[in-house]
Amino acid sequence: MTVANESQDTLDHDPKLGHSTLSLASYLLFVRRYLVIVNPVSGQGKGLPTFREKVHPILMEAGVKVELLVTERPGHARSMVSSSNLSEIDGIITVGGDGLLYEVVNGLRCRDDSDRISNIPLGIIATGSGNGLARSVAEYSKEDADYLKNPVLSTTLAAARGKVVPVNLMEVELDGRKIYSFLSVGWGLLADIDVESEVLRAIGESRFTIWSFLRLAKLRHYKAQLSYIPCERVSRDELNGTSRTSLRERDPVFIDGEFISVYSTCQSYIGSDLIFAPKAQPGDGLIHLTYMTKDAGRASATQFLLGIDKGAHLSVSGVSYVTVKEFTIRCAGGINGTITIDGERVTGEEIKIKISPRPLHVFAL
Ligand SMILES: Nc1ncnc2c1ncn2[C@@H]1O[C@H](COP(=O)(O)OP(=O)(O)OP(=O)(O)O)[C@@H](O)[C@H]1O
Repeated sequence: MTVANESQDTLDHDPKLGHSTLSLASYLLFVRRYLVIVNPVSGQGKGLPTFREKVHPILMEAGVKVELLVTERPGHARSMVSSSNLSEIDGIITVGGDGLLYEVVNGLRCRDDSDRISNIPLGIIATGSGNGLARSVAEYSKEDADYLKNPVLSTTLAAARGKVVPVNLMEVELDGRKIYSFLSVGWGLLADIDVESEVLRAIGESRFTIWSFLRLAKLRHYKAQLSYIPCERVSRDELNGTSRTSLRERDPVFIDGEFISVYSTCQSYIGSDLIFAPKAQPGDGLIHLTYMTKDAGRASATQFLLGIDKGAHLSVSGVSYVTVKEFTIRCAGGINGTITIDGERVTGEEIKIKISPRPLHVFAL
């Protein structure tokens, strides 16, 4: 692996050991090694200085040895993670946004030894423009307020501390290909806006607002079959004072129709400020699916878009919201309109999404 070794002797500073009198042998037993992958162009392009000035000093204090990879191009992180020897690595930290983590997750899951290696703890130092998973994880661990004050510090402390939570992951089958998604799978209105507004990237976040108005003015409908298996978490009994829950499936639903939007997530936040599924819980095994058919009309589509930043979109009339175990979108000859998986554009005739039986393990405070 062509990574720079940023390790440093931290014996005198290791808070886990508390003092510097332990033998080197016992110190080595405790030391953790993290592969840190920095996307230097994420967000405002400050990933590398942020890592060096704010992240690395805290990791060193915590006794973490760092192997550093600074990406040089799209796909670099994925190819390194899918082919490198990770047997000495105790965690992988991304310094960037959801796009960088998407590469790492898919790189890990396509390895021959993925059964063993994909349990490796993942950390996200939020320096991207899209940080949906970092924000969701902060919310799951009730660290929202600290995260909002200082996302880099909050996510770095989580990685340094080393405690992990299981986090939902979706397995997507797209015309026989397998892709992993930890955030969202969308088709139609929202996905169109996300991808098409790229041409206005230079103007920042307001590109979404401008493109939303354009798309609402010329509302499109796309034909397809949507099928899903509704599923909900129900409480079972009280055992030893611990309340237990289990998943209850219902009969499958099939809709052959024209859709304005189908959008799903398995986290609470799909972007730094976009709360799409307020009830999502870490590792709850549920996909939060929304859809609007043609009958919903422009007024509902507008309310839907306006409501997302407050989580009010789910109760808009004409918007169907259901928690599911899996769902499929199918259209012979190819699904029209944009499909996105964690913001990445894909095309195909059939896309099937289900919760992976193997969740991610993400550092959380
Ligand atoms: N060195 C690089 N140069 C150009 N692109 C890169 C580089 N490293 C990674 N990428 C790509 O940059 C994309 C965005 O990365 P990331 O999610 O870290 O940042 P972001 O600012 O949140 O992203 P976005 O531009 O999607 O808002 C990813 O798809 C990744 O493949």
